[in-house]
Amino acid sequence: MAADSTESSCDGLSIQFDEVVQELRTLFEYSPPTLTADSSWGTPSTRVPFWIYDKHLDGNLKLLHVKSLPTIPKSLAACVDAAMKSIAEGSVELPVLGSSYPASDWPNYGDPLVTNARSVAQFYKDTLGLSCSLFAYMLGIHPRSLSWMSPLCWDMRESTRTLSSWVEKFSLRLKYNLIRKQFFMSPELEEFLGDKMMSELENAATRLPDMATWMIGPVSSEAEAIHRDMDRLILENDLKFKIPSTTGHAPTHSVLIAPPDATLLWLDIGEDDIDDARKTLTKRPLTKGASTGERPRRSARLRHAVIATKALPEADGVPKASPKKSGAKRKADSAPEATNGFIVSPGVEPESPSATERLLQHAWVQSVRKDTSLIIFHCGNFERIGIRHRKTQTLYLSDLIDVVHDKDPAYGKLHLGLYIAAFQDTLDRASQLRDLETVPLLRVPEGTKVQRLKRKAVDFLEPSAKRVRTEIEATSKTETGGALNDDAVFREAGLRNLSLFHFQYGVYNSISPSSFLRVERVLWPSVGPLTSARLHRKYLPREYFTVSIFSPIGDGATGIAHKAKLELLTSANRSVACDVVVKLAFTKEQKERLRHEYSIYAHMADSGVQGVIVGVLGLFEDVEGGPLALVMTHGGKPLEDCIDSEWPIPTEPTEELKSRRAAFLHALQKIHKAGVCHKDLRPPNLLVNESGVVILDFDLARIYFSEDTKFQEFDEFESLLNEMYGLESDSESETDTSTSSVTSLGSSIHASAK
Ligand SMILES: Nc1ncnc2c1ncn2[C@@H]1O[C@H](COP(=O)(O)OP(=O)(O)OP(=O)(O)O)[C@@H](O)[C@H]1O
Repeated sequence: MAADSTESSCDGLSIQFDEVVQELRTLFEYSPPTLTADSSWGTPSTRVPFWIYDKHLDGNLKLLHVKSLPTIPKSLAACVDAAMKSIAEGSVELPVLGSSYPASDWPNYGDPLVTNARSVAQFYKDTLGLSCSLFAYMLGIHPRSLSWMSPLCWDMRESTRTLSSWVEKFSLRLKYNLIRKQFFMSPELEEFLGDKMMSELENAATRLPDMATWMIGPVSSEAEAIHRDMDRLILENDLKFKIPSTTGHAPTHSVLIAPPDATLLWLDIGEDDIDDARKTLTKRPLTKGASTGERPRRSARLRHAVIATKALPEADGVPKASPKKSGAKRKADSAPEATNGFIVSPGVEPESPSATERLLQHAWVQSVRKDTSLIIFHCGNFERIGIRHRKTQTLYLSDLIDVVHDKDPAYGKLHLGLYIAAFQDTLDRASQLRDLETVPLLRVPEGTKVQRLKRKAVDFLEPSAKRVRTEIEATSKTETGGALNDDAVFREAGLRNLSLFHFQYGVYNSISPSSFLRVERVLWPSVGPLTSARLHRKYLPREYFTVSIFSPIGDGATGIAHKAKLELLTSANRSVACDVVVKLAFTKEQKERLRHEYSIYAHMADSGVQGVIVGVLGLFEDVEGGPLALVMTHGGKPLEDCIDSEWPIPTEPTEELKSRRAAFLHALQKIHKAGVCHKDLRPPNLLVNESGVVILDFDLARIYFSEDTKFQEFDEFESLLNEMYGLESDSESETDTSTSSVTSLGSSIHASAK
């Protein structure tokens, strides 16, 4: 920001405290130092995040256009000017600065020698993240606070494994604990904000916890090149949102509707030509109502939101025809029988998208998942700020921002404006989402907060296709209850080498399925032939099965486990289905772990271990170079959950408790007999189902081991079970009649295991 404009912003204020004015100037003019990569840490990884999920967004939500909007920095800085103006006009006196004032020493704060994306993020957090969270609230939202405090923070919610060289878990958020449903702020601030504002904030914190999407990369020439290359995508105006290249599959229908864009004027872009948008932006009061808290009337907001969901354009910009007249109808009508009754071609991807395209697509999908309007691409010394316009499925991008050298506005003022805008945008949309829930037709189903399921996919099928589908479901039920149970479905699927994965949860609704080719044989109910599969050009309906992937049920060192449903068309032309779990491994290390886990399952299958481990349908590989997938039976629910629901455990162990505990010890005994030591027996890996118990997760297991290791594992497992059931340990239980029977059961198994 130019110095004279700082003067004009501050001089009009009736602030008696020079100190405040000085700090504001310092912030407005702040430019961070140049960050340098610390070469003693070696070259940072350049892996851009792009996962299979990024290809499976619902068609109504995917990115269609990338356009330039060079006015973004000025528009954001104008949010600050508007806030200052409003303070001046309201004769607001900002409070005296406290001694712990976060901005007072930040120009010299932070180490500009950085190692990776995480340390770039840390530098930002320690400097601007801290200051802007405070100033944005005080200047843009609540200047009448009696002291400097803020309900906002810029931080990482949970420390998670990063599979790429970019970090994406940092964001601007309200200080709110989603699990405990509690704010972390001083009672003084809560009291000052009052019940109405607190309820608005809680609504925003629960519906839209992330106020913007940050993609932070390392200080490296590759990351800088990606930032620069975004200009090429804008110029070419030919973004191809990457979806799996499988063809010939059943048509899928977009079932999700885009949530509302902000009704605040500064984000109201996208429908007009970009030039019009620019003119509009410069003409409009950018933060009208922002600092006053004014918003359009509820009826206007609803009208806006409902209109935003209608007639969303298709990729070619042509509004979608109603399902009745669409090509989808014709395809559904000509379908031979079931939705999986198509001759499909896996179609290996001809060329992989560039790193820039992958990063943009990934960031867009993250932004859709979190439902944020602002996307910030940052790599220490360079940045781009993007605005996601939901209605036109367009990403508007700023020019390349030179973090250190740009002065109009300087980085400090730019980010202060960004925080004010992100906060106002979030509050506005959270309130629209709440209002929308009161409109009966658009009511959000339980469990889908942001992504709004309009109708089930099946409702979009034409009557004839719907009828076929209903008949299939009826047949499926009869077959499952009669001739074709889960074992039979598995046996049939075990003979097929191609699997089509459709992602169907949250914002995901595959436009086309990912093709997965079998790389390892089925291990249950029978052990399949060893020959490895070759990829064919075409597959008949009886040569593949489909898997609908639902939300994740576990996330660990090997990958992400999803609940899923396997469906296939039998040779008798009947569609049958069963529940499965699919574990996806993404990185090289994860794939190695999964292959190892499979080899342990294969060893146990060859040794006749059954019933106490999950059935494995095989290992499959994404033909486009994506993840490796272990498809297995659903083992049941974690023992921990069962114990939680049974708590408090009766002092006298019930028969059921005794037999379940014994069943686990028997299970381990069987596994040991097959020569396998599990090496990771923890509560989440112990499952309970209707027919017994299951031990899971063999990625750390070993086949050859000493007898001592085996005994030690058995003893430790027994102690773990005792602990979980709140039973006494071995030594103590000898004097405890209530637990001795349970312990002796375990000991006798132990003895026989020996
Ligand atoms: N076949 C299955 N049936 C039911 N639940 C499953 C199944 N596979 C995985 N899960 C659930 O997913 C979680 C994670 O799976 P798993 O432990 O196999 O992954 P991992 O990446 O090896 O995890 P970790 O790092 O903890 O070892 C499990 O704790 C379990 O709750």
